[in-house]
This record gives sequence, C-alpha cells and structure tokens, in this order.
Amino acid sequence: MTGEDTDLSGNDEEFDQRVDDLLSNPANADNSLLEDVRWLASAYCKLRRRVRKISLISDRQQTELMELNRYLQVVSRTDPLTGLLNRRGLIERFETELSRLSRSSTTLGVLMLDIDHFKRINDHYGHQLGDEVLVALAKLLQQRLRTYDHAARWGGEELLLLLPDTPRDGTEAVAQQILDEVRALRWNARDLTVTVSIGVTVAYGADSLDSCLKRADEALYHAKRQGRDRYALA
Ligand SMILES: Nc1nc2c(ncn2[C@@H]2O[C@H](COP(=O)(O)OP(=O)(O)OP(=O)(O)O)[C@@H](O)[C@H]2O)c(=O)[nH]1
Repeated sequence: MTGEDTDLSGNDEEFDQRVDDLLSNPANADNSLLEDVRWLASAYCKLRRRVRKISLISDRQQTELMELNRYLQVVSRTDPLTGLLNRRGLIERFETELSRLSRSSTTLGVLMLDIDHFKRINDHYGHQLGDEVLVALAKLLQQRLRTYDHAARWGGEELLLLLPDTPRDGTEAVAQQILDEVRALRWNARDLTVTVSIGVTVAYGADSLDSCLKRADEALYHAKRQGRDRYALA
C-alpha cells in the first residue's frame, strides 16, 4: 500500500489525518487492504472513545472516594449527639499538641469536665432532657472556646478540653468562666439548675498523655469531693 508513512503512532489528530491520506490517495484505490484499513481505523476510534470514557469515570470515582474518605475521617472522630470530637479524635489532637509542646516552651491547658448529679437529672427529668443538657453544654463550649482549642465528649457525661498555648492562670480563668456560664443557663424545666465540676491541669515539655489524663482525673475527683460546681487543680 502506498502512503507517505505507514507508522500510525502519534497523537489522535495525526492518526486520523494519516488514515484519511491513506484512504484518499488515488494510488491506493484498488488496494484490497483498503477495506481492512477503514474497518481498523473505525474500530480504533471506537476504542479510543471508550478508553476516554473509562478514564473519566475512574477520575470521578477517585474524587468520590476521596470525598467519602474525608467524610469518614470526620465521622469516625465525632460524637454523634453533641457534634464534639469523640475520644478517638481527641486522643489524636492531644498527641499532636503534646509533640508540639516537647519542641516549645509553651503550655497546654487541660480541663476534664463532668456534669454534677447527672444521674439525678436523667432520673428526675428523663433521659431526653439529659441529652439536651449535654447538647447545650457542647454548644456553650463551642461558642466559648477559641478556634484552635479542642473540645471532646470523653465519656458519658464527661467532656475534655484542650487549650493550646495557655498558662496555668489562663486555664483556671477559663474553668471559672465555664462554671459561671453553665450555672447561669436556663432550661425548659424551670426548677433545673445544671452545674459541672472541672479537673484542671497544665501540660509542659515532655508530659505524657497518660500522666495528663491521670492528673486531670484526680483533680476532677477532688472538685467533686470538695462539693461540686467548682474546679480543682493538679
Ligand atoms: N441522658 C444521657 N445520660 C447519660 C449519657 N451518658 C451517660 N449518661 C448518664 O450519666 C449518669 C452518670 O452518673 P454518675 O456516674 O453516677 O454521676 P453523676 O450522677 O453525674 O454524679 P457525680 O458525677 O458524682 O456528680 C448515668 O446515669 C449515665 O446513664 C447520655 O448520652 N445521655
């Protein structure tokens, strides 16, 4: 067969042009292979379209997969009732903050907060109001804290707050403000007053997660023992 060049590799436009040239060349008019070339060129075009479609789909699937992954990352670290971080989410943030501390001279305020007599609230006003109390406290904390603070539901009625770059007096001031703001909240059940107790500690340098949690827990225990609706320091 006569053609300037029988190498059909290269880009798509070039390929199409070469096939056209081959087919329209009068010297090839009687060539018995012409039909085969026409058929192959058409099959190749169809194949090309399919490959394009498949790669578009796989790009879209990849984007969807990445979005799903991001969503799962958030959901698996969020408490469904309050929208705060869950324990897993907070542990990750805590470890990041502690590793930052080990390379700086700043301090990290840690507050472990527990609703006082929550069992009585549930028993007296019902579990649904108990849930409402948890949601309202979470909202108060989210509004109260700075954007780079971290708030989590640590357990049933226990919340944990991390205040990066916050010294002891600043951490105590936040604890006192939270106590006052929670006490001032008003509820649909008018005779209900909710208070919290807070265990406060401050992490420095090479502090470990376990030791911070232990101190915050001990401090919380003291706050409860000393009469609740207060913070204690460890
Ligand atoms: N409504 C509701 N209650 C919960 C939830 N998680 C835990 N609780 C309840 O919280 C109560 C905690 O009770 P306790 O550990 O005895 O503590 P408390 O009554 O708050 O007493 P103090 O901590 O000593 O002041 C239990 O009755 C749990 O059932 C929740 O998601 N929603």
